[in-house]
Amino acid sequence: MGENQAAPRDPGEFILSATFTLVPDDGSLLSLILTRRELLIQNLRLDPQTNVMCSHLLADCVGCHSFRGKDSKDLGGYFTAVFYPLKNGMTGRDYRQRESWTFRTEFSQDQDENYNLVRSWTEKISQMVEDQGHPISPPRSPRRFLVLLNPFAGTGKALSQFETHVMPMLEEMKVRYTLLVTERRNQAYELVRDEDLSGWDVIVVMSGDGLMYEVINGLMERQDRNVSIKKPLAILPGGSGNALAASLNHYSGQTQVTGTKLLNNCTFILCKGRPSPLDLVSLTTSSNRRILSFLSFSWGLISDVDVESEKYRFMGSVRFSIGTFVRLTMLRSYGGCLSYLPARSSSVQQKGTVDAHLLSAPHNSTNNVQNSHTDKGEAQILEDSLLVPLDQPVPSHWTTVPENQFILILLLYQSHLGADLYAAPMVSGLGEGVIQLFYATSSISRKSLLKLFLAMEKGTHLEEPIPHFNHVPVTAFRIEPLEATGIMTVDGESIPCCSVQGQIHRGLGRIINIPNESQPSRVDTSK
Ligand SMILES: Nc1ncnc2c1ncn2[C@@H]1O[C@H](COP(=O)(O)OP(=O)(O)OP(=O)(O)O)[C@@H](O)[C@H]1O
Repeated sequence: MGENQAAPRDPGEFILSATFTLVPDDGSLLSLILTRRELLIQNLRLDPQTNVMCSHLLADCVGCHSFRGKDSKDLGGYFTAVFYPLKNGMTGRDYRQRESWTFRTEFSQDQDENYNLVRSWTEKISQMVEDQGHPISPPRSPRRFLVLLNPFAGTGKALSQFETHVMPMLEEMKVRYTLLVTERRNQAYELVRDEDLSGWDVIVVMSGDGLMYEVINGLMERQDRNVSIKKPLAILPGGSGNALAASLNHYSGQTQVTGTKLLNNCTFILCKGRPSPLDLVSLTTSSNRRILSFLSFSWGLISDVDVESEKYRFMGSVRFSIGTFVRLTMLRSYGGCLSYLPARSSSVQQKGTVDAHLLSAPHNSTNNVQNSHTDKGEAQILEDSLLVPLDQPVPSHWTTVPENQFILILLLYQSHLGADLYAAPMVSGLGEGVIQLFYATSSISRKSLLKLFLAMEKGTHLEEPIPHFNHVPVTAFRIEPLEATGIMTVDGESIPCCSVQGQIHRGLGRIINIPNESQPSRVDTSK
């Protein structure tokens, strides 16, 4: 019981106190004290000198319930409380681990009295837990999740991990959910585009970043896109990259972890978090496609690695390291023109909380691109106020990079590019309204690139300048390849190489998040 020792409390803080035994019975007699913030447990049978009081934070509690003994001769009243506190793993990194406590009382010879006592405990604990958390919907109203799961994502274990790691927490939280296991590419895209989503409070994606890309772009294809794009989303890592999941884990103040540890942390965020503004980048291509992106756009080395390492998918996130080493031995450079709007220049436009983006059609600005070629005409359009059409030169206050041979161009709007790729340490939370542009020109050496990728795991790659590697915060960009060579990726999904431009839309979407209390929080003012 021993690691989270509590300092003595003022009895004035006590809401409930009573003695219980532990289930299964190990001979201990426990004093339980409930305060507004914690459940305190002390074993009264141990030496009071060495016998410390343990604190269990109610913010870490995902559920509790009371029950009677299985057999009618058992007069005891029972209750179970489940916590997911942060604990130190073998690697020295903290992650959330399940702790379930069951207590029994038989203070009376009347079974009902014993049961009523434990019921009053679970009711009070539940109330205090609600006060600690960030409920998605009004307190105590049932939450309904639609879970979209790609069984082939990553190493192919998403479904079994959902059953072992996610389902127990959802059930403890009494969340109602429907699990839809995708059978093919684009199924999730079509579902969110076409179906009535009003029965769901949150759309949960358990996969890599590719399935979230489908969901966001499906929402943007709907007639009611101005409402549907605000549908709260959530991510559970089931893929090999899991960049969005790793970023949210980071924003909530947790240490960088991968695999099922990251899954536990993200399930906790799903259960206890609240909808927060998610920046989306609207991309327009010369082939007249309009795409919404929540994570990254890339051309050159990083997208080559992403796509070429698909064949090592069974290895999980190691595939990116292997792919990087392979590509470093056969470096390619790509010719093109890179222009951008530095973040400073558009800070006036970016001030405030959440930008208004969706205007009612018709609107006569040349920068308004109809959301898609399948658009039914009367719905809303997403205005890209920072962009001019791709067939016109970029505005004169933009910057154009003098070099035109690149090894990599990366635009990233979250902190992580993969579960162990902390590529943008300057991003500390959601909704900052900035795109982080990184580019390496063809003069960069292999040694510098290797150093760059090795340092990226810890996010230390920007601590010292790397020749020919640049970082600029921007709000809009344009890439015009000299020839259509190489792979371009949006959120890790490949698109044909062509001219592309994009701009950030601050807080256009929403995602479930637990803001790090040490960071200034951004209030989601949108409905
Ligand atoms: N049942 C399915 N069968 C085949 N492809 C699917 C299925 N469900 C989804 N997809 C597609 O598979 C692609 C890869 O999915 P996703 O990116 O989520 O996983 P991943 O590639 O393993 O993860 P990561 O992007 O983190 O590396 C996506 O384009 C998605 O649309």
